[in-house]
Amino acid sequence: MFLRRSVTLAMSLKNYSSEAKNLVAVAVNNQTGVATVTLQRPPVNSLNLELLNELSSALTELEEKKARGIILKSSSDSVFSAGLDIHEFSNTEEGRLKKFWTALQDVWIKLYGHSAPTVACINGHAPAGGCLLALSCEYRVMLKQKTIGLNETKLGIVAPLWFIASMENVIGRRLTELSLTTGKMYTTEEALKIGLIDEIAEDTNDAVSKSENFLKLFQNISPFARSQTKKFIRGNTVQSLVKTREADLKAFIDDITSEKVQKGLKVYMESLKKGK
Ligand SMILES: CCCCCCCCCCCC/C=C/CC(=O)SCCNC(=O)CCNC(=O)[C@H](O)C(C)(C)COP(=O)(O)OP(=O)(O)OC[C@H]1O[C@@H](n2cnc3c(N)ncnc32)[C@H](O)[C@@H]1OP(=O)(O)O
Repeated sequence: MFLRRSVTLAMSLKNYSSEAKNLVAVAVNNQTGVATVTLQRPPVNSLNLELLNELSSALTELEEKKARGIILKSSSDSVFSAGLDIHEFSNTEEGRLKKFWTALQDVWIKLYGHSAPTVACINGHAPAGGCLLALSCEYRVMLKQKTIGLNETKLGIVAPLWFIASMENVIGRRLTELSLTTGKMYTTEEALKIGLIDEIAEDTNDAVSKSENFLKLFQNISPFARSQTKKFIRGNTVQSLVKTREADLKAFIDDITSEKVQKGLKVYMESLKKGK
């Protein structure tokens, strides 16, 4: 039974990092077993290798400790995550590029297939990799007046098959094709209309509260029955990457290091700065 006695709500807080700076914070509610995982890499929570490694470790620990739910949110009320850190793409050191993409694969495999019920509390913009994180969760609550989408084509890059599958499993093939080929970013209201998100929230507190309400749906459901059912539904999608990880890594390295893509990314980064 879910208890809501705020006085006795003992929160244990743990930060995961191999560095002095913590990029992901995990707070577990000891009464409910629900973990809030907060991305905290200002200004825009772009996903670099270190953040991805911390998120990956946090997800493993929450799997081992049998968390009863996970709420993924941002420490900022403006941006949930700006997606992959574009600076990682211009890193010419192939060892780091490999580690970076492998870490992203790890995070997606762990989050998409997590035994715990997962909610994306999208308290800010969520382009590209930010949208991928949200799509990997089972439920999405988003603040009004934000944007979300897989806009990779706008950067001159191709979203891998597992990005596409994550979107297709939520909004269907036709809309996924239209969204990805045009690089469409949806407003919160548009996203609700097409089922890309499930609820709209006024502010972060409201979004967290709506996320908690979703997780309450499972308080009287056997965790075993729930997670096995999720595994049956999501297993094939996860396995399709697990079986092709090496080829996916090679495709990423070949694509991202090509002269044409590097030129396009440079122009895109400059346009981001000019947009100020
Ligand atoms: C045969 C083919 C097979 C193909 C196989 C596959 C091949 C693989 C191909 C590779 C696929 C790779 C997939 C990538 C997915 C991604 O996630 S790419 C990242 C895309 N992200 C974006 O486009 C977001 C861009 N950012 C924004 O739109 C805005 O910043 C924002 C709406 C998120 C926030 O706006 P605002 O609050 O106004 O902040 P800004 O002033 O814009 O930004 C502040 C600061 O942050 C920098 N920044 C923003 N986004 C990123 C980022 N993603 N990475 C790094 N840095 C970023 C921005 O430049 C500002 O920096 P300065 O203050 O100017 O220094």
